[in-house]
Amino acid sequence: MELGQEFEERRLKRKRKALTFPDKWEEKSKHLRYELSTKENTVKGLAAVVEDLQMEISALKEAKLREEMNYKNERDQLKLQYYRAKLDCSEANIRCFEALASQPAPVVIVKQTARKACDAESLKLLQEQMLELKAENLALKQHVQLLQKSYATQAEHTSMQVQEAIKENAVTCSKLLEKYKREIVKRKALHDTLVELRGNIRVYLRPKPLLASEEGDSVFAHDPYDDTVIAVPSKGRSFLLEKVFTSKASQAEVFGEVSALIQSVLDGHNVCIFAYGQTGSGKTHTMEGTCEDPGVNQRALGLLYEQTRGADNMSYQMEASMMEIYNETISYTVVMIFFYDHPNQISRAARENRVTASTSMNERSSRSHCILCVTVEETNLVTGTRTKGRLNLVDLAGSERVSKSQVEGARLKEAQNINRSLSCLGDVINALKNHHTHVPYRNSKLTYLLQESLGGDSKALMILQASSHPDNINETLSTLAFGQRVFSVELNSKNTPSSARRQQSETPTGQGTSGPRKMLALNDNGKTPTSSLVKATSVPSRLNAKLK
Ligand SMILES: Nc1ncnc2c1ncn2[C@@H]1O[C@H](COP(=O)(O)OP(=O)(O)OP(=O)(O)O)[C@@H](O)[C@H]1O
Repeated sequence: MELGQEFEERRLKRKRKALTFPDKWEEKSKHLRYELSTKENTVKGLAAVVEDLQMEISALKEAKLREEMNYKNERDQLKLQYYRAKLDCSEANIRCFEALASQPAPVVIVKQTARKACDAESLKLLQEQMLELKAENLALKQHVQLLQKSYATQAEHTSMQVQEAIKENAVTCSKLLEKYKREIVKRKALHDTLVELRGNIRVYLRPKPLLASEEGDSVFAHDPYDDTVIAVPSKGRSFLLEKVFTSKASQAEVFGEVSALIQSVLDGHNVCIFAYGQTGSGKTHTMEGTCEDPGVNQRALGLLYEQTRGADNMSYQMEASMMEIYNETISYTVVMIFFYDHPNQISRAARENRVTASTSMNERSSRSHCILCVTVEETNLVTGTRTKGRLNLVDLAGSERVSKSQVEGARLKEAQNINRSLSCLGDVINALKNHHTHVPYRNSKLTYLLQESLGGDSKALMILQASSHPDNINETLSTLAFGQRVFSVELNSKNTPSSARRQQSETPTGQGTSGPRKMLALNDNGKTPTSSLVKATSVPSRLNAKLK
């Protein structure tokens, strides 16, 4: 009895500890964010000081320019005075000479004496004026020199001050930047731990770039040092996700971030990758891509193909089925059993058969949810151990605001069905998040088909697709809000259906298989045959009955 109690207490303690971890990280993360914002304010303050100093310098420069102009004016006026005085003198001389010249001849002695007296007088006057002018000139020169000197020292002093301030600023900025980077690394580590603690659901964002024909600026602001946050500055919102791609991210770059998940299918995990977003936001581009630049589907099949080909002592059976949910019915299903020849045929077949239509938002809009499901069963030929994993690649139909896309008739019905099933997906996620005892998987075909990938120990990745165009800002925000909600879901909640995917039976080779796998036969050497068999069938009746 006591032992049982002790055991129970320990279990509760462990549980409590596990529950407080995310809170702690969340708390620390919040604290770090607060610290970062304080630092950012300091940087802003310093930038304002630099701006002030720059303004002071330009004011000083202006004052200096004004003084120089004044000095020039004064000098020019002095010159003018000097030349005027000189002119006056010479005019007086001329008048003197003229007066002397007009006197009669006999009085030569008188004339000469008067002229001499006049000459001596004006010369004396001139000399005096000259001396005065020279003194004035000298004083002015000295004054100007003094002014120049003081300006130079003042300018030198100010520029030194500015340089020092700039240097100090640069040091502070680089220190802050270093600290910021360190904090980002720490925050990322905390964030990763949080993701681990939260469960196996990841949310990435891939913004669609503005096309050449689109006008305006992108609504997104990326943090160059942190690829887990995205801001929509015009709405004052920012979102924390697991990974934010830039709109320039290539198909290969996107696949690089999801390939590890796909590989875990070979370890027996159930993996579900789905593209979610407004119509025309690039879901099909990400999942299917083009023949020249394929998306996740084709690259995933290629990766599985590469990984399973020629593995020693292992045999692989792969099954792929393609399901399309159109207007709440599974309108088209291809079941393919393929081995090693043409895995790419699958995505091509899917692309060619998908229901598409033209809406005002997208010329070739996919009006159905498309699910490519690949199961991989690995048999260890030495031990006979089997592992089975399933990969669901889901290209969701695009959500749209009916009022904005202006669809009517059959297109309106399609849009309503799409929006309803996406809202059911939201309800399921909400129920999982809030640990409801009932999770409404059966409310739509989509959630019903995906229920195993949204529960238990499966790994799910949602690639949010969002337009960068200002016209779509409301849809972009609701996509991000949806993603943020998904990000906080614990997939391994006790209320989700138990997973049956990680099947590690000790059944010997060839035994214990059922259903379509019975059609598969191993070669003598234990490898699967190399021919490819692509079969289009209707929905298996058992599945159809369940779905109805
Ligand atoms: N990352 C990208 N780079 C360049 N072009 C892109 C990108 N993403 C999407 N596009 C282009 O935008 C258009 C719409 O994309 P797409 O059809 O993939 O959208 P969607 O979300 O699947 O739409 P719907 O839900 O209506 O089917 C296509 O012409 C596509 O080539």
